[in-house]
Amino acid sequence: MQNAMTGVSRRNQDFLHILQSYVQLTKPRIILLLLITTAGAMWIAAEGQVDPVLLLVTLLSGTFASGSANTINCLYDRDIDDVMERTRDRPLPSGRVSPRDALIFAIALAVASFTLLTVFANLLSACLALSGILVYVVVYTHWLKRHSPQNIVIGGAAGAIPPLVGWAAVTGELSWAAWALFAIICLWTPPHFWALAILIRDDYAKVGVPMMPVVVGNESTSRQIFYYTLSLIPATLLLVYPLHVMGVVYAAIALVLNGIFVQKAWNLMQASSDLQVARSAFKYSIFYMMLLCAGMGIDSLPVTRHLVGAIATQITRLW
Ligand code: HEM
Ligand SMILES: CC(C)=CCC/C(C)=C/CC/C(C)=C/COP(=O)(O)OP(=O)(O)O
Repeated sequence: MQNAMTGVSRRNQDFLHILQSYVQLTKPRIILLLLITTAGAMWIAAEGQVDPVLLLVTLLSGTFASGSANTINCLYDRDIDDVMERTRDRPLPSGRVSPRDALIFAIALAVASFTLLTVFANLLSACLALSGILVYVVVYTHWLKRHSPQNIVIGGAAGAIPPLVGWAAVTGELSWAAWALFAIICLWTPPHFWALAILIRDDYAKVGVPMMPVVVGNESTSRQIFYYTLSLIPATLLLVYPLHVMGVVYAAIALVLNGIFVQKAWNLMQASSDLQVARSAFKYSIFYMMLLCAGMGIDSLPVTRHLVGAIATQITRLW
């Protein structure tokens, strides 16, 4: 009896460990922020009134598509992941999942994502999610990552596709506002990633991956980070003017977030080899994107629009 129970609980534990390894392959924490950008786009596209079922299905499909892309990236990069300190414990280099099983898992996730979006949203959103997987795997991981210091500038476009998926799922098309969101994430990616790349430069150098700080050094990288961060100010405000899809609440949130980001990038430019400063800029980049998307959601809520309208009317009367 005792043995039988121990056997069952050991089998449960083994199952949980296997499950954990598959979840780890998908890089879940990164997926969370990708989903936040998708939800932000859906909120704007639906003017604050998203169909909850569509939201749920799109986020689930986005999880599957990003999980598939990340799993293929882990599969492709398992040789260098085995050498780098940060990635050595991933399921493939550590042998907890076989390459064959990882490939089957990635294909299953891609098929599930494409099917769900086609059935519950539309073909455009399904094709966009599929193109996200392809751009990340083919353009970033295969063509650019090991060959060009501009790898994340061009390949980073993959990470900017999730808001396009969200927008297309709601409206069935892509408007200028959707492309503005795409541009914001493309411009955000270099400060996000290069701040981290300064921190883990030696790891990338060890495996010959030409990330910007490895090729041109910390000083030049931090200067580029600063310019990309500055460019986020006009890019984020495009949604307010001339696109008129966001209002004053978002504008205020965006201005504050951009101000802090520029300050962090400036600090890094003044002390480009200070790892504490680089870590702070990297962590803030994540916080920045989360709050910017939250700002989009809050601004597009009908109650916010109503309140802002009422306050504007009062101010006009007082004048
Ligand atoms: C080509 C573009 C990008 C590159 C090369 C990149 C690279 C990285 C790397 C190497 C890490 C550390 C991961 C780890 O330690 O395992 C990271 C962390 C992170 N990235 Fe990116 N990233 C990119 C784009 C994005 C995008 C578009 C998002 C979401 C909108 C994102 C969200 C995150 C988040 C949330 C983390 C922190 C994960 C954690 O807490 O461990 N990244 N990124
Ligand atoms: C719509 C859709 C499915 C889009 C795909 C978006 C996607 C999965 C973006 C991921 C970006 C990312 C984490 C890059 C890091 O790769 P890396 O190889 O440089 O990181 P590593 O060194 O940690 O492996």
